[in-house]
Amino acid sequence: MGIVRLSGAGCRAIAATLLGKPPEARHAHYLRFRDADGAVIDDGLLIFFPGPQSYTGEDVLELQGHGSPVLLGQLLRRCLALGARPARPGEFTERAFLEGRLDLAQAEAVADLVSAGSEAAARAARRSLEGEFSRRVDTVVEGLTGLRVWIEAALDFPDEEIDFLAAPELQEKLQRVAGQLDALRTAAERGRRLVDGLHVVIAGAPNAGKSSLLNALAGEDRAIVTDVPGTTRDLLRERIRIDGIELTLVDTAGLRDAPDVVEREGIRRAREELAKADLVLAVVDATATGSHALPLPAGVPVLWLHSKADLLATVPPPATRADGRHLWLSARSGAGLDALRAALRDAAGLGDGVEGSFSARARHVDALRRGAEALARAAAQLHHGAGELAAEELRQAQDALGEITGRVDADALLGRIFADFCIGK
Ligand SMILES: Nc1nc2c(c(=O)[nH]1)N(C=O)[C@@H](CNc1ccc(C(=O)N[C@@H](CCC(=O)O)C(=O)O)cc1)CN2
Ligand SMILES: Nc1nc2c(ncn2[C@@H]2O[C@H](COP(=O)(O)OP(=O)(O)OP(=O)(O)O)[C@@H](O)[C@H]2O)c(=O)[nH]1
Ligand SMILES: [Mg+2]
Repeated sequence: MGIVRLSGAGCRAIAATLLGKPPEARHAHYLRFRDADGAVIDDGLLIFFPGPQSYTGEDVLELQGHGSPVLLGQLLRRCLALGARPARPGEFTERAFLEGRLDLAQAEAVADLVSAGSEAAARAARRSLEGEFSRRVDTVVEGLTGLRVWIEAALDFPDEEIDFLAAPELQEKLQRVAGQLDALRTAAERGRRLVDGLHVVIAGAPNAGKSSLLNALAGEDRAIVTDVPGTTRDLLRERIRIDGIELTLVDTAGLRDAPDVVEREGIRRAREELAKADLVLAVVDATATGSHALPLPAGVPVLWLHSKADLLATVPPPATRADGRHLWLSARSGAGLDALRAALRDAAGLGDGVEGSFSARARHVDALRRGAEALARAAAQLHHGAGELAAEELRQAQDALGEITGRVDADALLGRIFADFCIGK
């Protein structure tokens, strides 16, 4: 089946024309869809949802026909002739947002739900769609509002006996909100990884066994493997799933000073990709002697993988060294791959399961980071007794968080001040 869906004030008239009588609300009418000359296009169901009880909150009309692109195209053209226009991408959800039926984070969750690559990601998107993420953002925003109310009041009544700005309760309140914001950031970062999938880049010297590792994890012969150093040049991306968690693995050209222009370009791309990684799998040949130093970007977590362990007399157990965690494995025998999968799950921050997670995006994580930074600055200003500056930083924190849900409400603060304090005395 296919559905032509319409939203807006013209729906009722279009429904009446197609049906030959006014539609009943939320009733499935069976009918023949006809073109302007009365020729039958298709038979199907017509459902009219009067606003505001509809997906967009406006009048909505659904025409459910056979799932043929040709027939649906004819049905669509019939609707256009009756006064409709084609929707922009995401416009139904945009209208639902503008009608106040969804906030921004919920609207984004609709897209995340549709594109979810795993059951865990779909469940997380459902939670965001149902407002779980938004509610937690709102809780922090309320906490920030409470702090501002306190500070603004202290500034308005400087002659009080007690110095409200130095009150320990204010510090406690601030710590509590900062703690909530921190926990929310961690959760949102998890949610972003669930939606985007962890971005894992395989790096190492030529011939270290990078492409063989990609093939072993993908369970497919995706990358070319030869004993010629410098086999891989282009980036090769492969989406794999571990326990319902999706991640992108990227195979790269072996890092070395290459004389060949093509290989040099491959190495340049490898470095570019490394800078964007959530995690680097640094592959070193376990049978090679000498230093395994690699030119890796600073600040990116690294997991060291000693490959070709099937060639060793004894396989060392996993170890933690100054430069990070080390695992020994063999793409050929499969030894150590389960330990690697477990490490990847941990790296996704999802080691303890994904239950209770909600979906989030880089935009949200960034807004939460800016909010937390502004809150930290507010605490510092308060420490110096600079109440006005602290209040301004708190407002910035609030604005940053407001971007997530699309609710930035200046009047909310005034409302709270007048509700909580008897200023009119
Ligand atoms: N046929 C069809 N299936 C669909 C959709 C659709 O638009 N049409 N959806 C498109 O995304 C999803 C469901 N989302 C929807 C969300 C709200 C309403 C709606 O009419 N809400 C009203 C009535 C609620 C009620 O009766 O309890 C409301 O909220 O007031 C409809 C679909 C998935 N399946
Ligand atoms: N014995 C053994 N040989 C392996 C293993 N993994 C890879 N090799 C061999 O090592 C050689 C290089 O493997 P590749 O996977 O192509 O190495 P690479 O790191 O992708 O090399 P470049 O693309 O050239 O940078 C090949 O001959 C593989 O067969 C392993 O687990 N055990
Ligand atoms: Mg390779």
